[in-house]
Amino acid sequence: MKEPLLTVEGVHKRFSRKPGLVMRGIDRLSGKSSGSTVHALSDVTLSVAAGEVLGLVGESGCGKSTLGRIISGIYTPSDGRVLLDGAPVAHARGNNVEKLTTRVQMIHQDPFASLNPRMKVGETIAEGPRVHKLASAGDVRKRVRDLLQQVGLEGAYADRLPHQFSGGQRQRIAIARALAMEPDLLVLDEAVASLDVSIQAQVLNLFMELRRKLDLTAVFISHDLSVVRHVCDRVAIMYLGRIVELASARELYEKPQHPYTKALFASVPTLGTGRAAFQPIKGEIPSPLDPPKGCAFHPRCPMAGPRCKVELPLLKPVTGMATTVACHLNDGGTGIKTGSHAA
Ligand SMILES: Nc1ncnc2c1ncn2[C@@H]1O[C@H](COP(=O)(O)OP(=O)(O)OP(=O)(O)O)[C@@H](O)[C@H]1O
Repeated sequence: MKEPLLTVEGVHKRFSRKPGLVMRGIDRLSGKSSGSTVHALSDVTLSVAAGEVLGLVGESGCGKSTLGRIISGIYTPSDGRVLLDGAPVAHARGNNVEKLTTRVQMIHQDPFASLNPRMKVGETIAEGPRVHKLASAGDVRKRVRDLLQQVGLEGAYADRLPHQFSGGQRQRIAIARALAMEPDLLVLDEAVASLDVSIQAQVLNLFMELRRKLDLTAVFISHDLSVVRHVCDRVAIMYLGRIVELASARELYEKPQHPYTKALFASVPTLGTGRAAFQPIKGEIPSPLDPPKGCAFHPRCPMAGPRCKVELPLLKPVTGMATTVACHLNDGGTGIKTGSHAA
């Protein structure tokens, strides 16, 4: 395996909850006792090799976007570190984003919100290289036209405003803007989630084509396992701020290991495939203000045993596979054994 381009080591992210909503540990909304710290990410470790696309998948609120923003330098981790080619990524401090890394570019879900409505798309694409002095004015103009063509749009569209484009075209413009910075790493955060299914397929095909041509490295965030399948080499499944399974796309889709991953697959509608009917995952995602002890998935897990309630499972390799999984079923069973260090 190639040297990692991106290394995320033991990253935690905690947010303080707005004081008005919590009073002496009592949640005013639910009336339940809770902490005032949101544990958005806990001990996340992963790496991405140059030329690889890693998927981050999980239900809403599991920490995907927070991790994407930490990798992009937008958020600072509470603990742990993020390295690009072995060097720490510069993180924004307060409003000072000038030092923000340009080596990582993020593409967001809503291209309309992320494009300045009053700026011609050519200027939008040119802005980054101009501000960061990556090219001369003449070179930038030519590059804008080349980039528009690379994402399947006419060079002449550079003089149009964002509202003159469809959702899919706007996402192509967002991709061109990110590529204009010649980034080492792209972070795509639900980049096709707001598009119609047929347009999603076109944008995904474009991404695959650009990936091949430009040898792109990317972190691809999605809640949708069917989208990730065709795009990613490896996939990290996240639950309540932790990675619970990390596998090659092939192993994950052929032999998912974690009960949560299996539940995610079962919750995907499978029209016409002959697979069992779709079953939504039972129960609510627990609050990140007060995560359950032991395995955070145990309150919803059909396989949970006493050990799962008290002992946090760590990511460990599955025998005979490249997959790692954080589940006691992979590591001696879910019952508490005499001599176990669980307490
Ligand atoms: N700035 C913030 N302040 C406080 N809490 C936050 C902040 N950003 C995220 N969170 C919380 O951190 C947790 C993880 O959020 P995040 O947006 O990373 O999840 P996600 O998996 O990307 O979800 P979604 O798919 O809905 O965007 C959530 O409980 C969220 O409410």
